[in-house]
Amino acid sequence: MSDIFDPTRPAARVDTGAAEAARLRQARLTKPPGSLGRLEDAAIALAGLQGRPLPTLERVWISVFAADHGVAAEGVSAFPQAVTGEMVRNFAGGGAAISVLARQLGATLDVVHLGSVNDPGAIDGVRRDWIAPMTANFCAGPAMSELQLRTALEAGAASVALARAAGAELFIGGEMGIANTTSATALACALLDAAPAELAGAGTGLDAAGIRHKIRVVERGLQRHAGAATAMERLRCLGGFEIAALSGACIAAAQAGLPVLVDGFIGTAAALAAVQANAGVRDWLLFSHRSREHGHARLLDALQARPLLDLDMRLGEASGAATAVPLLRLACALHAEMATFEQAGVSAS
Ligand SMILES: Cc1cc2ncn([C@H]3O[C@H](COP(=O)(O)O)[C@@H](O)[C@H]3O)c2cc1C
Ligand SMILES: O=C(O)c1cccnc1
Repeated sequence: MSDIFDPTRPAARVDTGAAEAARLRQARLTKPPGSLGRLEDAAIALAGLQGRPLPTLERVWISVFAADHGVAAEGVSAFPQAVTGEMVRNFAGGGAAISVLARQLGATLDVVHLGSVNDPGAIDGVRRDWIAPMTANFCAGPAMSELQLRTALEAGAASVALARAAGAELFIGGEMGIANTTSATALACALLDAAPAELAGAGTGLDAAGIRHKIRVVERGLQRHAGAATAMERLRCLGGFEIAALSGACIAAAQAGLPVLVDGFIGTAAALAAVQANAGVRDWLLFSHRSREHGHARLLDALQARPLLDLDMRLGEASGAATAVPLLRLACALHAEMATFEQAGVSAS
């Protein structure tokens, strides 16, 4: 594999032979065929992605990318921008939701700080991959320069390289960045050719007037960048460093043949940008949950994705994806450990 990250390089091929072997095994296990529903589908999908009939999920890697957004100056979040940098410290200190979930799963938590206005400086357990304190306000100009976009995409690819070196069997990407539901909404509108009123939601907790204001801000951004014609250009003009890192991670993981479990609204907007830029990436994406954020269902539809969970979560940080891991682990255990009709001496139909 080349060291230089090329987002256009095709994704790896899924091992259809391993998936077929897993499908045949499911049919022989001591249960009516199909009775474990989507747990069966999950095991079969993971077999194809991991290239072995008996997939496992012992080593799970979670990268959380943190960065601030210039569009926060428009007053589009219920929380102050300082929270982004404060949460970076909390991730490393073990007190954030994703810190708890990662510990419970025995997963690696890789915290990547790409830039924040309130800079906590060097922190143990945080990788600093500094781009700038924040993106530019997309109402005034492109959120990122070409170099910043490239650097952010590469930050995602670098996390995937670390995950692979650690022997990860599943990659999960998460994000932290005050105002990033506004950026993700703008990006999603551009990618889907949708109206902001269809996709904008409450984020951290805007009221109805706040959401109306957010819609107008997104409309201004879309007008400003109407000329952005490709997924990568839309990502550059409307996205964020952490969103681009998530897109880069999806692409790099797909190229390397590492399955990705996508999180919520922001993660799915990043994944859609990745798929529109490089169609084969879609094969490598599994979807964890349906976020409460208003526009998520529309993004999932566009990706023909049916997530495992619907728990009214709306946090981000990879929390929804982490919550789905135990289900996937159960799917793998059932698949590997259940007896076949033959082994158990149970009569088949
Ligand atoms: C304490 C705190 C922890 C968070 N962890 C994730 N988010 C989530 O909320 C933010 C997006 O919402 P909006 O666009 O409304 O600002 C992102 O940082 C996202 O990851 C958090 C938000 C807060 C306040
Ligand atoms: O679904 C998400 O990813 C989400 C929703 C609201 C706020 N932050 C993240």
